[in-house]
Amino acid sequence: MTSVIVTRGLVKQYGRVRAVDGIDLDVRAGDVYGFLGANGSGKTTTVRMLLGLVLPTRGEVELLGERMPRAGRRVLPRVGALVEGPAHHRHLSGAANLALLDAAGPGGSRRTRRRRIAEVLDQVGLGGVGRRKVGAYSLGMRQRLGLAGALLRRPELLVLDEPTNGLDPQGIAEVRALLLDLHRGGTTVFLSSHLLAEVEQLCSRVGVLDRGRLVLQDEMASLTAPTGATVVETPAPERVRAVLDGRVLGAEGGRVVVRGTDPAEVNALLVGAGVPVRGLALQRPTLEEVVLAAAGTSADRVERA
Ligand SMILES: Nc1ncnc2c1ncn2[C@@H]1O[C@H](COP(=O)(O)OP(=O)(O)OP(=O)(O)O)[C@@H](O)[C@H]1O
Repeated sequence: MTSVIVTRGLVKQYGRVRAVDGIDLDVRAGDVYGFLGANGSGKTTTVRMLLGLVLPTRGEVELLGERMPRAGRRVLPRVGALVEGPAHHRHLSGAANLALLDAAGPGGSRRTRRRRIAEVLDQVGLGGVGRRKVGAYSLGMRQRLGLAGALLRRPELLVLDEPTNGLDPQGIAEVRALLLDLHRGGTTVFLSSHLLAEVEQLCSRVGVLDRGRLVLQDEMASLTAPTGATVVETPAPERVRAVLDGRVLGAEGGRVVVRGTDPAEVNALLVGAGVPVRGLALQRPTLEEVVLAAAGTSADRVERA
């Protein structure tokens, strides 16, 4: 699998504050990578270093196989970026802002500009208001305009810092659908977030940042892989214990956790003994449990919703 973002021992020191403390990121082609961390854990600083907007104190960044910031002119036209609080000209329309942005950077062909602008405005749901002045946009609309700017060059990699900040639940759902759509079309997505649920719903790979350190990095499917136990839902937990003596790992209310990875086998034993069973499922840890285990109590500052 090709790596599209690699960092080695990346450090950023601001005076006494070590904002980023030796992280080794590995983002692969085709990932939707969730970079999860509480506010102040160093996400924005990392994203800025990836894009060459801030120089690392130590360590290396490779973007699409090339060293940053050295290869920025070659690499950045292939990368769409949205970094905290995108700046816009308030007295110009959304479309005019995108035209300026496209003209300012390398690689945006003038011939296709109008068409690309109309396309990305539609993609982010601003098709109807592209001619309105940005000063009249809500925070959510400005965030979408930032996202439209990131999409202008049809990038193969998107680097997004908190892309759903300022959006209402419907806007969040729309951005999520858009990102999944782009991903299906072949775009690799790297997004930072302080929201567990957002990362859980969207991402195939997760990195967890805790006070500047990368405490976890793995595929979502491995992190939430079955634990080797089966959860039985039953109105008669005591009878489950009686039948499966020795295999019961724990019980809480009507949920009994039983050793074994074959729910059908557990079901047959219980039903055979006349124990009522309402539900059976392989036990999997939630992302929240995994993050708490990796980051300890400081993960309490990662928000659930
Ligand atoms: N330019 C700077 N000068 C001094 N300290 C900074 C600077 N930028 C960031 N920091 C500090 O580095 C740490 C990490 O900040 P950063 O903005 O990267 O975190 P974050 O995870 O993106 O948080 P948030 O989601 O709140 O933006 C914080 O302690 C912050 O105060």
